[in-house]
Amino acid sequence: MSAPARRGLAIIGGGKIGEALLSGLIRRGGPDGILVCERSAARAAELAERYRVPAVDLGEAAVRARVLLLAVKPQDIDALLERLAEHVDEGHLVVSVAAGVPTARLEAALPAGVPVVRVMPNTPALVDEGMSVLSAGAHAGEADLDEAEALLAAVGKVRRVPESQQDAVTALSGSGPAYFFYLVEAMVDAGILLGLPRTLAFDLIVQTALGAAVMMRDSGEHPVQLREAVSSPGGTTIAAIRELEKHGVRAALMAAIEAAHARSVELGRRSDESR
Ligand SMILES: NC(=O)C1=CN([C@@H]2O[C@H](COP(=O)(O)OP(=O)(O)OC[C@H]3O[C@@H](n4cnc5c(N)ncnc54)[C@H](OP(=O)(O)O)[C@@H]3O)[C@@H](O)[C@H]2O)C=CC1
Ligand SMILES: O=C(O)[C@@H]1CCC=N1
Repeated sequence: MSAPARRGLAIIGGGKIGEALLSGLIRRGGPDGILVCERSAARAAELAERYRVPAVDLGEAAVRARVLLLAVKPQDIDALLERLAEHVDEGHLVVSVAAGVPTARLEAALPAGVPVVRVMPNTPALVDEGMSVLSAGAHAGEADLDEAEALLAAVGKVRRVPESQQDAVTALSGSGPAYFFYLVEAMVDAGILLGLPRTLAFDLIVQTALGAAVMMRDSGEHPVQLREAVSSPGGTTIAAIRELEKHGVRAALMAAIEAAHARSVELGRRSDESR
């Protein structure tokens, strides 16, 4: 009996981002043609049950799927590539979301000529508001990029950048949702400090964040103009902004994002290099 033709996608690594992408893709197109490969048997069973997709091992994933989406931690990527290499050929498209890991490092561990695309997605893919940023490796052509882009476009916006920008992208949009969640936590705490019930404070801040995000996306105005429009002369907003400036919040954000960038670069080095 001849082997079945390869089609669809295997998500290898069903953790936080693997599941976010899996759920979004299934919401868009249904489970047909999607496989999941997860090293923990319990987690594999959980995902198979929740999303009605087959949980398979690495060998079967490579036999059945054309696109292999690697969603394991950067620290686990070398071990995965070592096992994957014997199953992969030029007919596959390997898409990696591992922070920091350059396409050259992936290509070096795989048979010659295998097309590789590096992607930095983010967790709002869970609600179809993801931001995914793609870069082609040495053997990935326009058609491969188009295929990866079509996949990620199902769960949000997609941009393409030169790979040299991917560590900065990782620090901005890859990690970015966490910064906004952190900011919201702090603002809700401020509401508690002022005596508001937690649920009320949470509702006020989440709707305010959503409204501000839609304005930044749709108004065509710069955030500075939007902020000025909120800041009445002699009013409450400017009193708050002065405190933010006094406490160095802008510099703190820049330093935080610089640290995320540095960590991405560090994660991109092979485990046998200095870390
Ligand atoms: N979380 C995020 O918001 C984002 C993450 N990323 C990137 O995605 C990758 C995964 O991150 P995240 O989802 O947070 O991490 P998780 O630890 O939640 O998920 C990784 C999963 O992969 C499994 N795994 C490890 N090795 C293998 C293997 N050989 N075969 C199958 N499964 C395996 C892990 O199992 P076990 O639990 O046993 O380790 C775990 O379930 C990272 O490289 C990260 O840089 C990119 C963008 C955003
Ligand atoms: O924290 C991390 O390393 C991953 C990469 C981007 C978001 N989460």
